[in-house]
Amino acid sequence: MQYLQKLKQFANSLLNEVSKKQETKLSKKKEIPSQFQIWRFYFKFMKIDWRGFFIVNLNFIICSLILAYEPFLMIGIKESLQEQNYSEVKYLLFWFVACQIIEQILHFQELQYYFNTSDLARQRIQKSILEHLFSLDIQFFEDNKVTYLSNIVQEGAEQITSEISYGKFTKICTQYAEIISQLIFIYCQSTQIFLLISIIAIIGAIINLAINKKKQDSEKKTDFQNEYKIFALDDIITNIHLIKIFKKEQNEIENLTQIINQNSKNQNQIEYLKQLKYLIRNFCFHAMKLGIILLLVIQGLEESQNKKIIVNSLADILVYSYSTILLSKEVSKLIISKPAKYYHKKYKYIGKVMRLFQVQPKIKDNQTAIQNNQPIQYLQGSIKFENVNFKYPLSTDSFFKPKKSVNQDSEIDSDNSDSESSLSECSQQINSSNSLDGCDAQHTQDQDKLINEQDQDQLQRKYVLQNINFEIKPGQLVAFVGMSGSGKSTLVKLIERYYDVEEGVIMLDDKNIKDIPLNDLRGSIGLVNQEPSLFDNDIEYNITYGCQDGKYTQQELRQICDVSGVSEFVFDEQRFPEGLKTLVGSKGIKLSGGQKQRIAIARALMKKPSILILDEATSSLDAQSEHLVQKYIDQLMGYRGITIIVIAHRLSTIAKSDVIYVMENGEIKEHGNHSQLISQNGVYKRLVYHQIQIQDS
Ligand SMILES: Nc1ncnc2c1ncn2[C@@H]1O[C@H](COP(=O)(O)OP(=O)(O)OP(=O)(O)O)[C@@H](O)[C@H]1O
Repeated sequence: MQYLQKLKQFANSLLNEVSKKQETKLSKKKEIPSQFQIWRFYFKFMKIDWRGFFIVNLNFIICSLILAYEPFLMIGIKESLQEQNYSEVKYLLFWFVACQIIEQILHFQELQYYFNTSDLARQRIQKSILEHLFSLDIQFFEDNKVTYLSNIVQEGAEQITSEISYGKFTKICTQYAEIISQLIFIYCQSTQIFLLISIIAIIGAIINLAINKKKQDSEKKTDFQNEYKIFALDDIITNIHLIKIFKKEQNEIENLTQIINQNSKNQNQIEYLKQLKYLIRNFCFHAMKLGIILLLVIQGLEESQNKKIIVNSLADILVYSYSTILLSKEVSKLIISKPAKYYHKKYKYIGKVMRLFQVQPKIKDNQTAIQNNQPIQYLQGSIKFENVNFKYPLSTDSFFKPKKSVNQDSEIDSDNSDSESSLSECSQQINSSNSLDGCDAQHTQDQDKLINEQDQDQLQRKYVLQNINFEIKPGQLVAFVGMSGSGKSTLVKLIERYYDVEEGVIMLDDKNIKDIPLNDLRGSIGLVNQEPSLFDNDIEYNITYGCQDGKYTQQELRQICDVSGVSEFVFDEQRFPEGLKTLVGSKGIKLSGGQKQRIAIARALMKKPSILILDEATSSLDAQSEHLVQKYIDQLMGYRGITIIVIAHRLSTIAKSDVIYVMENGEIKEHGNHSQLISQNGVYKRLVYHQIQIQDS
């Protein structure tokens, strides 16, 4: 019996293993879409310009018919000349000129359409990608690098546009038609020359195919390395202050140089293969030329009556044989471009765009919320947590995250996946002797192991919040305090629905937050966090960004600047001569931490929220400014009944709160007002005692 059970377990684990491996293989394939998949994707998500599509393709067909007909017109002219039939010559010449004119007009029209439609298509694709990207959850942006995503938007749109050129398919058909018509023409002249050209073209195409395969492998490696390069550069430039303060410039330059050098080895190989292809093409051409001349001489000697025709056609044959060789390149390209073999650079981003569209937001309006969706209605501001337990979900939609090494024994923690460690792992892999062959092969093995690991990880993950129960009434000032990492900011993220709880319920105005339209929910909450982010624009833009409808009066703006402490520095003509129009620089680099926080507070107030969350928002303010903000908060509470949640380490900030919740290891340990908590002689009192001790010392 036991033996049978063991056997069943073993069979199950084997089945799991196989299905997971299949999933991995499928997901790898998904990155390299076929032409058919690209078109299907385009039909599904983008709008096709049927008029442009029809005109471009019709032009191609007419042009290819003209091209196929031209050699026969030329033969006709030549024969009529020989027969001295001048009226026929005139007639044929008229058609020849007409063909040339029609061809030029159609080409011109096609070019015009190409520019207009490709530009429009690019804009449309970019807009669709952005719309989809903005609909995704915050977790997706926490798991993926900004540089990488902006690359997908830009490069993806560009590459899809070039791949979905309306005349692409007809163009390929035209090329085939050209090759076939030329071969027919040559065949009509001489079967032997036709055979010679065909054999050399086929051999050339096969060699070309082999070289292209090798070239694509190198390009694949280069793509892989380029991604590391983007990450490395991104990480280094973002942390430039850190690098300078630790005097690591030289180390970083060396690291980067190593990555770039590795890349140049592959680039050289690609260049070498390109040259080789060119050499082979040239060799084939010369071999054909030589072969044709030899055949002509031999045939000329053997068949004197055919000699004239063949010799007269020599120039045509040479011209067409050359273009046939050039076109054989296109044929080989087409053979190589089988869907499964696509991994050319231009397909890389298309695959990523398609994968991006497969990622769907998990946090969205449910059916009840959709029915409730009316123009934004502000909430009253009561908040209730009932038996909430929460752990962060594992990321599954990471696009290019250099994975955690499977050999690493360290405990699985979200902090481990940070960019610095990942980057160093990658550069270590790149620098290792196996280089990217090893990196690539290991990537596949790692993926299999990672799928198993991720399942385990999610089960083993610790709860960040446990058994959270509390109720905040509208207009209350409530504070959350506790040691670093106790889960205070996580709690705020849950109120904003950046993450959804799976155990327990969060109620706002007695409604489950999952039933409130996201627009209403987020539109009613003002958030100021520890690291305020500002747009690279002027101060006024940054403050009024919070304005829901974009409408505000200068008086209103001035009032908010006064109460948030912005007026204190922004209207100082010596330091800020341009006042509210002062540019703040990238991420507000031209402002002090305190100034940035005051702007962020003003921005949140401009939103006229029902719930204001200050997550360490006043940590960079001096005591006087903090007092000023506090005064405004008191005013605001009385005036609009706004609910305020404050998270602060500096306990003096929260002493006046109606209720203080004390958190430890993801649990609420105590609650009450300041004096109640002091009398409890528990965690809060210890925290206050520690702070007083630190201040005294
Ligand atoms: N996006 C995330 N993914 C996974 N884990 C996270 C994420 N954000 C935070 N954590 C983890 O959740 C725990 C609680 O973090 P949180 O930021 O809520 O603490 P906190 O009490 O606000 O700390 P602090 O006072 O230092 O800001 C920490 O262990 C942290 O590592």
